[in-house]
Amino acid sequence: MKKVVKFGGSSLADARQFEKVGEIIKSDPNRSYVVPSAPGKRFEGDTKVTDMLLEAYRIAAEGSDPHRQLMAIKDRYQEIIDQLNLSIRLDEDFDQIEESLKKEPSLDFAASRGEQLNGKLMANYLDYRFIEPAENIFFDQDGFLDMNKTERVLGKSLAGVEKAIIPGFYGCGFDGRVKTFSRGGSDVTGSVVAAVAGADVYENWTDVSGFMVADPRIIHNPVSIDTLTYRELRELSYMGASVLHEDAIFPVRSKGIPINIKNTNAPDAEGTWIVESTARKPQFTITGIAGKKGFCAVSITKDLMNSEIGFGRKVLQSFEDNGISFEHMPSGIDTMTIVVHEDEFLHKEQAVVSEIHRLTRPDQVEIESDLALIAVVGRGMKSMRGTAGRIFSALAHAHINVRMMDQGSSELNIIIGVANEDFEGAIKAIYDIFVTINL
Ligand SMILES: Nc1ncnc2c1ncn2[C@@H]1O[C@H](COP(=O)(O)OP(=O)(O)O)[C@@H](O)[C@H]1O
Ligand SMILES: N[C@@H](CC(=O)OP(=O)(O)O)C(=O)O
Repeated sequence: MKKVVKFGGSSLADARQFEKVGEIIKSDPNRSYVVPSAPGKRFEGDTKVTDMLLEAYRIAAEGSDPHRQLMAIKDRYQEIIDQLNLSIRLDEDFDQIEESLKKEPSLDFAASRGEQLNGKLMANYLDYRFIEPAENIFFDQDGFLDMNKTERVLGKSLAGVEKAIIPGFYGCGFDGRVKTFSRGGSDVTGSVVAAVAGADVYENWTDVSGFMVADPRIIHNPVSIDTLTYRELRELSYMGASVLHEDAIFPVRSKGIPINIKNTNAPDAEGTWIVESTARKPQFTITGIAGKKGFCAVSITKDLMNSEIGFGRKVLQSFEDNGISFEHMPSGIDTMTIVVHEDEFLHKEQAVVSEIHRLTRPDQVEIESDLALIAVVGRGMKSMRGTAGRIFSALAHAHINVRMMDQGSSELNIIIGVANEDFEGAIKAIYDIFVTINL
């Protein structure tokens, strides 16, 4: 039995958290490969080390001296070193980081140091082998994970090594320089290591007892989900359930390795199992709710558009030509709506609209901004009638106007668009109608 264990920043924020992590690792000899994040927030309002590093980069990039900022980061590590009586010294590391930031500031290099240094501390604390991600995890020409090369090189490095630390969040870009995943990407590293090592389970340790039906920052004390499928997880994490990075699923899924989300502060709780498929019935009609703010809906109206061959393609081409990906595309007989991310779209909106006019000669193009999308996800939904109706009635009761709705043909999810300001209220209303009243 081999386990790969990833600890998030909240699990490694200070010396006390390091001790908890050490106890968890030592309590199970199968926990062979450990993927740490950078130290996270120690208390409400604290700053993650990754954010401190990004600030140091910003200072250096504008030509100012990042020394003071870097020393504040060093102090955070030094406190852990002192309290745990570790033998490691980080003076040389910080001299090199400072030199590199002053000479040629690189955002990815700066951001990645949080994980690298934490990995060195952990290796020292646990007496594990340190494996450098920049020499073992690779990105391709398009900036995506190069799993073939990673499998070959990391596979060789792990062969015969029983206990190792592999820092999360970064690897080697196609140009040979340090490159990070997007924020929260240590979850992806953990998944990569689990896949390459052929682990039996990928344990992802965080600060909550599993994946919850809804974001605990919106719903007070939500119910935890005992079992989720990979597909449900993908829908929920893509739509903002930040407990796991949206791409973390892919490496383990290809090998059928289950993910177990666990709580460093309550290690005995079973947490959530994420599996390929399960005979376990979900506790409620829905498995989970997640969502994000900041979308725009572009609605194109034209009489008889349904009989105009190629109309949809031309509309989508207007977005593609401007480098904008779309999220959803609900349509009626004479209207079609394209939902896009506001931050991608806003600075190009007029170019897109004029191209739509040029290519399709519509009657009208309307843009609605400040939309939030909410995904209601569940493998149990397809066998239940009236799920969409219940959502509508719950939202109507809460006086929330539904701006858009899109039901995936897989019947695994229903996407609802509401005004940004109704986001939290809508999640509460949906949670109550499916979960609270059934407790
Ligand atoms: N559905 C959800 N279930 C559990 N946690 C969620 C959910 N949606 C959002 N979260 C948030 O995700 C956080 C854990 O993710 P993150 O902060 O990235 O942790 P870590 O530092 O361990 O990587 C939780 O503290 C919680 O606030
Ligand atoms: N430290 C990085 C990567 C990461 O995955 O962190 P965490 O495990 O704390 O979400 C970040 O803040 O984005």
